[in-house]
Amino acid sequence: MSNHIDHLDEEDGYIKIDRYNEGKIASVASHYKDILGKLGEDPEREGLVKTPERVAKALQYLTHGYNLNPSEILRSAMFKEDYSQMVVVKDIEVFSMCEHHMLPFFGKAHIAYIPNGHIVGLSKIPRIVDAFARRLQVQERLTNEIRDCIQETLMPAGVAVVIECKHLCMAMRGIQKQNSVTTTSAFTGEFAKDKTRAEFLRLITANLH
Ligand SMILES: Nc1nc2c(ncn2[C@@H]2O[C@H](COP(=O)(O)OP(=O)(O)OP(=O)(O)O)[C@@H](O)[C@H]2O)c(=O)[nH]1
Ligand SMILES: [Zn+2]
Repeated sequence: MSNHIDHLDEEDGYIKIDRYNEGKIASVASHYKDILGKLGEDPEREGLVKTPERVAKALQYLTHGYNLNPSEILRSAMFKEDYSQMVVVKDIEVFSMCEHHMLPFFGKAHIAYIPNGHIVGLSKIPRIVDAFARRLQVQERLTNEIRDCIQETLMPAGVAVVIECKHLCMAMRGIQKQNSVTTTSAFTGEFAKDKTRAEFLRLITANLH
């Protein structure tokens, strides 16, 4: 059994990367073996023998955000800069899991801030989206957590977050609406002003490239 979480940037020394906890993986896997039996499957058949362990590892990966410190991620790349226009990072892929059904919700986040003495390394914005999204979430809390983290750490003149997602719990089961998209938003500071907010919304809907 590999004891590393795949696809994580281990050279980022400032982020505490949790290794697969073999005890935890074994324990979660044993529950999944039981669940497979309860679903009417044969957990010993060839295709399923390793499934409980795969599921346990996948779940640990899908919730690895609990081990990340989003403020620390932002703080690690803050630079003094005399730039006070809106910075917009749009179309950031989001993959999360709803805390009600543990089914995926996924879509895009669009984030802006207006610097107030400091800018932040651009990649850190999608990194904090992931740090909060890779947990059990509701879309509203995810939206607010990203806003609050940027506001409290970078202290900009304002933050705007818009997230649009499809929820598989509404598509594959339950109400079974395959095309509905949920949009959430959160704003601080300058984005409370209609003009600034309208400019942000124009930029995220414009096709500039
Ligand atoms: N507000 C919010 N609700 C969510 C999110 N993800 C899932 N849900 C909803 O959580 C609710 C849980 O409602 P319950 O009535 O307890 O669960 P349920 O019986 O499985 O509900 P149905 O999905 O309507 O079948 C559902 O309405 C889901 O659509 C989210 O990110 N935000
Ligand atoms: Zn759900």
